[in-house]
Amino acid sequence: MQPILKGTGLVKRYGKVTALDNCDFELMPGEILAVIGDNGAGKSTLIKAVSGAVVPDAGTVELEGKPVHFQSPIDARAAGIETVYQTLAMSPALSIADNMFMGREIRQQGLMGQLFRRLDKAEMQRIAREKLNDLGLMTIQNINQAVETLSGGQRQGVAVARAAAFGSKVIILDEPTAALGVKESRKVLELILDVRSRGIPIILISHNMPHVFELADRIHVHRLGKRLCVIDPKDYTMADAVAFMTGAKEPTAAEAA
Ligand SMILES: Nc1ncnc2c1ncn2[C@@H]1O[C@H](COP(=O)(O)OP(=O)(O)OP(=O)(O)O)[C@@H](O)[C@H]1O
Repeated sequence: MQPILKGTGLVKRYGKVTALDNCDFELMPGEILAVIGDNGAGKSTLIKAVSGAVVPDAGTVELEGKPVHFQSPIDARAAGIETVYQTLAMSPALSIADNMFMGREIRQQGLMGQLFRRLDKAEMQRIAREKLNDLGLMTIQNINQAVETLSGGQRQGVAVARAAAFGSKVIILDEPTAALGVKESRKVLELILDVRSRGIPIILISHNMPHVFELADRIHVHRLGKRLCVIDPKDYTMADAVAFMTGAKEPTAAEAA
């Protein structure tokens, strides 16, 4: 099977720091791939390199087997890759619907839209309601409600729903449950599984081992700027994963990436 998203020999340096050191990466169709690693291992830099937020100094990125050269996250979004960052890029004072369509507003048909750039609010609200409904997020009663009135979990839900609504090929989630309580985390985890059941592959960066082991089909272990190994959570314990991450344990030749 061909990876949907693939990075080969990725390098990214920040001055003297090598954040990505000849790193390989593969996301397979339909899977949840967790990316784990110690602080500063280069996980964020890796996902930024495959989603246009940083341009690698060397290496190649392929989407569905074709080379891509994203110069910005906008390029990656246009290609169907959506990223939800730890710091949610949302405007608290705007409504759920407005936030979902931020940067890709729908204009009215005809002259009003083309000439006066008038927004088609009704259509955006309809689609927002439909998307949230699809993902079982209709506990959010009023899509015209300002995002600042939502709980942390609901906000994260809207961010994931937005990614799922527009990320036709790949969704990247950076620590989606980091700031959430137990109940809210649970909802977001269910939402992630729901997105996968729609066939959209997900890259999940997380420090939360129970969440990683619950959700991931495969785990990419990142250490010192590169992929150390990829493990199947069914064959390893959380302690094994942490040992790989921290360097307490080295992969065998068969396990190594
Ligand atoms: N914009 C930047 N400028 C300078 N150095 C950077 C920049 N971004 C990342 N780095 C450095 O690159 C290395 C990898 O950072 P990165 O954020 O990718 O790690 P991470 O694995 O995501 O860490 P964490 O789990 O703490 O978020 C670190 O040493 C970091 O200080």
